[in-house]
Amino acid sequence: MAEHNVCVELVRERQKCTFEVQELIHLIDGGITATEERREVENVVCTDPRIKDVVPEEYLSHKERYENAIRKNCILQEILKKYTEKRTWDNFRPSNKYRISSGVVKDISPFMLHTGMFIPTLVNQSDDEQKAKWVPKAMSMEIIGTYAQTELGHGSFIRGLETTATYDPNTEEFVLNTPNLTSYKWWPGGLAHTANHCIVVAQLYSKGQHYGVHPFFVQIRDIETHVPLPGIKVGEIGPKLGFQTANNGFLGFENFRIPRRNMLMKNAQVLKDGTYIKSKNDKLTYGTMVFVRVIILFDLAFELSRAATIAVRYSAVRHQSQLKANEPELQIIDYVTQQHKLFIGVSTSHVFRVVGLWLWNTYVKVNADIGKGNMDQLPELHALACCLKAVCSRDAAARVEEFRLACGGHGFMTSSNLPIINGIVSASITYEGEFSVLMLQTARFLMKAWNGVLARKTLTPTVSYLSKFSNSDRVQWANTTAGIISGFQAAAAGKTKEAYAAIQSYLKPGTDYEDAWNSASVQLVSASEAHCRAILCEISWSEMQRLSKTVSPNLGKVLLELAELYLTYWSLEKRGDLLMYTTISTADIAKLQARYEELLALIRPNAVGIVDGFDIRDEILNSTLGAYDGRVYERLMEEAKKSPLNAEPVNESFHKYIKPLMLKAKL
Ligand SMILES: CCCCCCCCCCCCCCCCCCCC(=O)SCCNC(=O)CCNC(=O)[C@H](O)C(C)(C)COP(=O)(O)OP(=O)(O)OC[C@H]1O[C@@H](n2cnc3c(N)ncnc32)[C@H](O)[C@@H]1OP(=O)(O)O
Ligand SMILES: Cc1cc2nc3c(=O)[nH]c(=O)nc-3n(C[C@H](O)[C@H](O)[C@H](O)COP(=O)(O)OP(=O)(O)OC[C@H]3O[C@@H](n4cnc5c(N)ncnc54)[C@H](O)[C@@H]3O)c2cc1C
Repeated sequence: MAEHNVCVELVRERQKCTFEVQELIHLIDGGITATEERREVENVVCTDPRIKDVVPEEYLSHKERYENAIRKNCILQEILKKYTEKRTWDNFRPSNKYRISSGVVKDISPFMLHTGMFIPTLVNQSDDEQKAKWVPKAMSMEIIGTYAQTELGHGSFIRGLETTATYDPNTEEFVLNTPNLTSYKWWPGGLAHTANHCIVVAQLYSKGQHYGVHPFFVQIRDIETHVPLPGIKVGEIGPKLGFQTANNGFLGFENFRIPRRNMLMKNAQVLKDGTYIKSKNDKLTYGTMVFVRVIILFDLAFELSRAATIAVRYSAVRHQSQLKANEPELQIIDYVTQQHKLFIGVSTSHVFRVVGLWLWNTYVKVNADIGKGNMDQLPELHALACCLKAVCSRDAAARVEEFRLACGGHGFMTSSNLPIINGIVSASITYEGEFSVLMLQTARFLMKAWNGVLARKTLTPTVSYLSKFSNSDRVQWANTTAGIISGFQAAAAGKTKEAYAAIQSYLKPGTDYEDAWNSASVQLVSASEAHCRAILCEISWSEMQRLSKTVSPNLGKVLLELAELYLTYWSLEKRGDLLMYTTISTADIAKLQARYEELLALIRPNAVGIVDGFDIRDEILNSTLGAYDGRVYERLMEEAKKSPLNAEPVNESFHKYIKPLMLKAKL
């Protein structure tokens, strides 16, 4: 990137950096070629004049904003298609495609559900014949789809969905119906005015029998005219906290008929005469959700890297207050409280990326086994995906909010982009499985694992530590990274044991297990969180250690500092748990605190270099505060001038309302 016009603070910060930023960029991308390909396509997209907005999107009306998002995303699809035809893009990862979408619209693409859930469901839940028919059309965007599962009355409890698909053997069709107001599909992204097809999750009935929820491939609009088909009631659900351009919709069916072969039949089937063939495992219907929970970690890592880049660069540019009399005002990044706000968010982005890759590899392996008929590891994968999605989304939202606060008043400006990123990340705590609901799924797995501990069974890998820490009351503490990881495992084992005991204590004669479960559920969520933190610490440390050995010593040192900061930060945050479940002393905690402050100081000179290592183009960052050149104040003023209110010196409301009010006051 050109160094001219860069503010003096950022020039100095970049000179201070002790490692090669390019090396970090390649590490994050997965190699030099991957970086080159990502940059090439980002360059083509971001410099296309059709992508640039004259009026920033936040000034547009709700309707205009959607139309603009569609226009620009269609250009993006066109460019990507042209490029993928021209080249093989071996290293062009799906995550890079997703990154580029932020350079096209600031908020969410109305096509996100097409790529993120419609295509994955077709790929994973259709039989071969169905796949051959639908997937190429969906990939080329000949048809546009979404994933319609949630209803007005039910989101978490999928078994409670009310939309019905009743098989009619006379015509070999399913008849879809929305029996009540609460059975309307509600929320699917792109459903309102973008998609012409969707996956509908509905209760299957055949030969008078109920077979539970199944996915169906449903055309909802005419391909030529886009008019909703007869029997389809579809529309938009209205403005939200964020996701303004996601085009979330509602959908109702009135005796809407689809062919029998539109039920996705990889797992379960309905034969021509209405005979139902059961799936090997009915939870395979939930497969797309597992996939998305896994890839959400990459999304969170990316959004955190954007927010981190904005807040760290801004903190290097911004000067405020004097630490010592008669000395210049400090760069706010030199206040240690500011470093405390910033650096954990930077390190968390790296942690989520490496743990995300580990989870992705686990997913690929388990999915391959499922393909061969072996479901043994599905419960463990489900438990992992649930708690990691839940905890990481909540942590990411907390970190983005902290980044926003770290930018003071300017962080509150939409033009900083932190409020939009905040909305995007906050939504992920709820969608694809609400936080507590997912944490309780992991808790189910932990309770079963504890039964295994009591029965002296061999546990699956991610919970094997439970056996190790099941007997000792307080585990021996050591002020090392290995000691911290053991400490987190001891806390998770202790909390799992207590939640298990709490259920038993609530199980008085006459009490159902489910009621005892509900009474103990605060402790169950706490056990799930502790288990998840143990995993985040163990995997991130081992992965960052491994990666540090593949790069130059200078970069390796920085990676280990970031990883150790993460472990130390969370040890201090969870000191209460460590005091309960390990022999940690107040002196040990003081040492951890001192090491934490040492790590902040070690990371400080490299802070700008580390966020430069995320290599996020200004167009993808979309921020007045975070641009590469650091021209914060100029950009804030330039953006303010774009306000339509500044187009005229006196707004007509003065003559209409304010002046009459003033005149009345005179009387
Ligand atoms: C390298 C690749 C890089 C790619 C990077 C690309 C980056 C791009 C990022 C793009 C991001 C994409 C974003 C997409 C945007 C998504 C937008 C949002 C979309 C949605 O929200 S769709 C709707 C989602 N809805 C939910 O998630 C609902 C949540 N509810 C449930 O999942 C279930 O109902 C629940 C809560 C699990 C309960 O189900 P239920 O049937 O009641 O089950 P039980 O509680 O009775 O449990 C029974 C038994 O089954 C087990 N179980 C449950 N679920 C599963 C599962 N999914 N898999 C396996 N097993 C499961 C459960 O544990 C129980 O087991 P037991 O043995 O204990 O009996
Ligand atoms: C931005 C956004 C995009 C979305 N996109 C889509 C989409 O494309 N397609 C789609 O199908 N859906 C989509 N959704 C819907 C989303 O998946 C659901 O909102 C989510 O699964 C939560 O369900 P719910 O809204 O019914 O919440 P509820 O389940 O009603 O949750 C409300 C409260 O009840 C609690 N609760 C519920 N059940 C339990 C329980 N068993 N134990 C303890 N507490 C419980 C929850 O913890 C929460 O505090 C989207 C949602 C959002 C916000």
